[in-house]
Formats: sequence, structure tokens, C-alpha cells
Amino acid sequence: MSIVISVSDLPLSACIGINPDEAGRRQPLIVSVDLTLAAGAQGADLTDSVDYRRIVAEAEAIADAHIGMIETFAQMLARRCLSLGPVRTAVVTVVKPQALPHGLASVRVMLDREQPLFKSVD
Ligand SMILES: Nc1nc2c(c(=O)[nH]1)N=C([C@H](O)[C@@H](O)CO)CN2
Repeated sequence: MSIVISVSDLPLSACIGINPDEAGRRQPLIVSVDLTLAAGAQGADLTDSVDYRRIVAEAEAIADAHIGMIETFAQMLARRCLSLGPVRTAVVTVVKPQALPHGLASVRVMLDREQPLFKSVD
């Protein structure tokens, strides 16, 4: 059995972007996180799982400081999520709906990060 804790389509207002005109203002991001718990974790209580409110809090905290690339945002959030409890892997998706001019398309970065401890040894 493996348990996945997910937060899907969390809307954030983030200080994000590499262009000079993106400094000093906020833009929408939509963030999703899937955390797979370690094999022994049963999710019996919050010491044996991850409180999904903490995932939201970490994402909101990262959104408050200016970051250039959405890849960096995803990496920072994945790293923080791996320390929230008995987490084996974190998959983070960051969508920036207004990244391209005229609302032509949104852009998306997906990142998959695993605890070094849980990497295969064979
Ligand atoms: N791979 C990426 N490409 C770009 C990013 C990004 O975060 N990752 N960001 C930008 C700008 O900030 C854009 O959103 C506005 O022009 C461009 N390319």
C-alpha cells in the first residue's frame, strides 16, 4: 500500500518571473503537489502522514519572495515537502497562466523529486 497526499490546483499570487517588468508585482500561479508517503507510513494520524495545510503554507511562503523561474519554485517546494513527514517522493506542478502574451497559453513545469534515502541500491 502507498498513500498519496495531494493538493490540486492551489491558486497563488506569486512574486515570479525573470523579466524586469515582473519585479515588484504578483502574478497568478496554480500549484499541485502529490506526496507519496514512505512504505511504512499508514496515515493513522498526522505524525504518520502529512498535514495538507502545511503543503499550502509552504507554497504560500515561497510565493512571497521573488523567484525567477517557475522551475526554481517547483524545486524549492518539492524540497520543503520532503521534510514535512514520512515522504518518499514529491511531484510538484507549477502552472503560470499569464506567462505568454495575449493569454495564448499557460506554461507548466512538473518536477519529480525523491528522498535520497529511498533511492534504489541495486
Ligand atoms: N523554462 C522557463 N522559461 C521561462 C520562464 C520560466 O520560469 N521557465 N519565465 C519566463 C518569464 O518570466 C515569462 O513568464 C514572462 O516573459 C520566460 N521563460
